[in-house]
Amino acid sequence: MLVFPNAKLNLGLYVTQRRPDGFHTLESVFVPLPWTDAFEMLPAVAGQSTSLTLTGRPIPGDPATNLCVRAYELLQADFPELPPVQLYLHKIVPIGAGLGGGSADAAFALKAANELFSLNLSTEALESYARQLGSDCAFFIRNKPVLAVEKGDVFEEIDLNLNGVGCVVVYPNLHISTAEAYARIAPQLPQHPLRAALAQPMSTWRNTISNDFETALTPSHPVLAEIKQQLYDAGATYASLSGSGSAVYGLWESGEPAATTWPAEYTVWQGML
Ligand SMILES: C[C@@](CO)(OP(=O)(O)O)[C@H](O)COP(=O)(O)OP(=O)(O)OC[C@H]1O[C@@H](n2ccc(N)nc2=O)[C@H](O)[C@@H]1O
Ligand SMILES: Nc1ncnc2c1ncn2[C@@H]1O[C@H](COP(=O)(O)OP(=O)(O)O)[C@@H](O)[C@H]1O
Repeated sequence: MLVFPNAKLNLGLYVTQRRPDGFHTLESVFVPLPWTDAFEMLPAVAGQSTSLTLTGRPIPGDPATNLCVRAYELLQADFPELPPVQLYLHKIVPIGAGLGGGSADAAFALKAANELFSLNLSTEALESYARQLGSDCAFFIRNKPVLAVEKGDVFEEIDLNLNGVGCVVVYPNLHISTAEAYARIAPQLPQHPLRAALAQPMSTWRNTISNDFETALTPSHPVLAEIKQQLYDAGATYASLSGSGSAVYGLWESGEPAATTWPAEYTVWQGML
């Protein structure tokens, strides 16, 4: 089974409290971004154990702990009849970018195993497995725009139509660790609650919707502010850091981005949401 795990964007991100377990509560709208990896799951040849073949962008860390392997092993713990599998991951989405690429691979591995081996797991059951793999991971099970609360793993419906919105995502080849980014934040409640701010025209978002990580990370990484300014100079209606960075995106409610030259070491994605 071949699937295409997509990235996500955070539209607004407020870190509201530090929890006793060291994690944080947040308020953010998660939106699917059609920038994808390619992931394949096949039953292994008889006598072979589970394997992962990686191509594309190098992924730091031991392949045995790759999130798509961990996702399959999590299911195997509850369904011992699941056979060894051959996994192939062609990595395209930048890593440590605030785009949730690893979480997407894990969630799509859960969904692929559910279909390939007819486990008949409900959406809720898949979300529950996903939560054990990462705070962002459960979002990719339903994979539609939601208001995320708690650890970013509990979702409320939101009426948000981004059809026809143009998007440019710029990754400045800078890996930011999510844990380190959280450590720089002083949690507080947002000035403008996100649901109400998003209900206003996109042209107002620049003044009402922000990302706490952007405020916390920009002093040590001024390149984030430079990219954001370039996106506004190219006519973006709204621009922001995604998640804990380092990818910065611009949205165009109508019209096209003005031609912009980015440094050769950057990775840039452009398309419609
Ligand atoms: C910041 C966000 C916003 O969408 O996205 P990314 O920038 O990673 O894409 C997420 O909260 C990232 O979720 P995810 O990347 O799944 O994080 P996890 O693997 O669960 O946790 C990594 C580390 O981040 C911190 N963490 C994560 C989530 C959370 N609600 N509070 C935290 O404090 C913890 O230090 C944890 O050890
Ligand atoms: N399939 C995977 N794709 C990307 N990263 C992975 C994967 N499996 C494990 N990881 C680990 O997860 C970390 C963060 O991954 P990622 O989801 O891309 O971060 P972010 O959400 O901040 O963009 C990386 O440092 C990497 O070592």
